[in-house]
Amino acid sequence: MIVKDDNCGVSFGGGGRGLRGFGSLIRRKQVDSVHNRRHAQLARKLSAVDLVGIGVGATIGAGVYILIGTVAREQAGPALVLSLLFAGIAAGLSAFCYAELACRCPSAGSAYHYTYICIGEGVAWLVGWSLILEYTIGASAVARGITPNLALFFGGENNLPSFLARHTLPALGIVVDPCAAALILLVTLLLCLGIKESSMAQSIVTTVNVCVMLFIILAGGYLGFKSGWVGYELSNGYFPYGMNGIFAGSAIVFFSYIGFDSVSSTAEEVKNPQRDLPIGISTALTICCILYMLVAAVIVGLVPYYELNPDTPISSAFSSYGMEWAVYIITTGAVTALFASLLGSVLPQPRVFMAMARDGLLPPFFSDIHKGTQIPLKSTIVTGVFAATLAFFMDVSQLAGMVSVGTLLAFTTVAVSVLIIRYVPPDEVPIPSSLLTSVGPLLTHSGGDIGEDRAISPVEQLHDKSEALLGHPLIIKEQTKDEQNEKSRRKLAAWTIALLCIGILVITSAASAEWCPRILRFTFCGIGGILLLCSIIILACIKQDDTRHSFGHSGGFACPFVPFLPAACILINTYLLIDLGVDTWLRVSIWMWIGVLVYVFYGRTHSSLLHAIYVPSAYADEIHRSQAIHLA
Ligand SMILES: NC(=[NH2+])NCCC[C@H](N)C(=O)O
Repeated sequence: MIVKDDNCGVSFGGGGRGLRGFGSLIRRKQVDSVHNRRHAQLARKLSAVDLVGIGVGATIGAGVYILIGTVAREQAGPALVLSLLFAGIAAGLSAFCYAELACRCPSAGSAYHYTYICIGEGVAWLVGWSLILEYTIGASAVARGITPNLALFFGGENNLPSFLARHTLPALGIVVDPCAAALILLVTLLLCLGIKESSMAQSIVTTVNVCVMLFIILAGGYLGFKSGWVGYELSNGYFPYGMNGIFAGSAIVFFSYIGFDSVSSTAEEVKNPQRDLPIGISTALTICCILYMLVAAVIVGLVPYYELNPDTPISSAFSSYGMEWAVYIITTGAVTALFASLLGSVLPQPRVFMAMARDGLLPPFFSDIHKGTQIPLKSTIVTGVFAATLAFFMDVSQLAGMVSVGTLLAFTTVAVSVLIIRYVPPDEVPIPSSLLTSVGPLLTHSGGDIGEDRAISPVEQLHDKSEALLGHPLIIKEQTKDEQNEKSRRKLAAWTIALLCIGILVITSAASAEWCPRILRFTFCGIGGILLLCSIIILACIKQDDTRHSFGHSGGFACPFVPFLPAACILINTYLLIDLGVDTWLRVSIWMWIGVLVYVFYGRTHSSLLHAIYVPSAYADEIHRSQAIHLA
């Protein structure tokens, strides 16, 4: 049988008989996998403007309406604006990585899909599994946050109609929230109508929200110029907590930039993904960053940072100027922002489920596409019902850290994936056994000396055909010196990327291990720093894979400053991940262990790549051609 295992360190091909046990964890799928194309595709209806609407809507939320008050008071002071700028730059690094992968691998599944192509099935499964934390648990948390804001329009939570008000169930000791559940079901209903309809609803809600933010900036600016801005002392009045405070603030407000990644999960529904995905992601992030900084500048200019209300910083600032009516406008902004953020959380989840089901890691039920609406209807309904049930019964706010783990893990693996796809892109073409029946008849047996009467199965035909090709003396001769050099380059690059990740893990762990003796922390930071520096230098000197997978020429977006930019991105996201604290990590590890069990008992044995035969890329064309003819 043929399993070409000259994978140079990372590109370990081989599913099927070649890789058993742990091998399944490192099998990678092809960018444009044959089995992906076999599935029904989603409707391509989104334009760049729709993507900007989805991105801005999913990103603006509680972060800017609530979080900035506490960060200004306790971490950054008036330099909150700088915290927001630094967090925006950090998020921008991830956005660059997403933009490149979104147009190189434009299929639903976002970070899960990229990781499967670049790193392997095991990590991809964990990323997909942790995205459930980000999207489904995130949606429940956002929905619970809407109720108190909505209640303000009714004059307080006590005046909410009883079918919407929160009730305590004394027998179970829990507070149920029908309003949160109803909102999630409403969003699910919208999403079931179709992607164009959902994106239109998202754009309308987001426009209202952006108008409210412009109102805050303009009306606040007017108030400031009319009655005078708060005077801070020039020396340390603007930086009361120094640079440390600014960075600590950045780590917290980074949350307010989460959400732009939702755009990449719609890749399969975009009319011109290569052009529109990078535009959508970068424009959405830029708009959010500018709006956030202006809102922050106005708020700390209107009210001294130490007097800001930690729960309602913006509306309280306007109330303090006697503009009570503005509270309603700002609350409308908060409600629409949270609603859009909810939609942005529920939208990607079914698409990630669909991508996982297409790869066989989840039951095929999740990859069903509804003929009329051309959306993954069943998984949308499952996601909505599950998130609504969670929001109804549980106050998931304690799980907020878990939501960030999902996001940051995805951001980190996407940056690692950019390095891998640039230096060691997958070079095997996996053909799932399920497709071999269709390929089989097209392949003729090349041996000729096998007993005439023996029936040869399609799998055997492909094995034999490829074996014959691989073993052919001409092909062996073709292994030129260049190919050997290419192999060494790939091997060196693969090991260097691994060392870079280890270096970053050592630095970030040592930096946040406050319980550790200082000297030990310094030593480990030093070791990690040397590893990081050496690997960056080596990567900067190694040639990137610019032949088969050259990208710039094809008009797509290429992440600039590789390897520096993805390395910085991995460093920042790993630091934020480790900084989430032990409690969060304990909860996450329980979730991950459940994921491992699901993978071991279902995904591993149902993966589409399980019986895939890995054929070197040299034969890819022949197989793709026969595929195309046969499927046509
Ligand atoms: N997909 C998500 N993780 N959504 C949550 C987005 C949170 C949003 N950035 C906020 O400030 O509230």
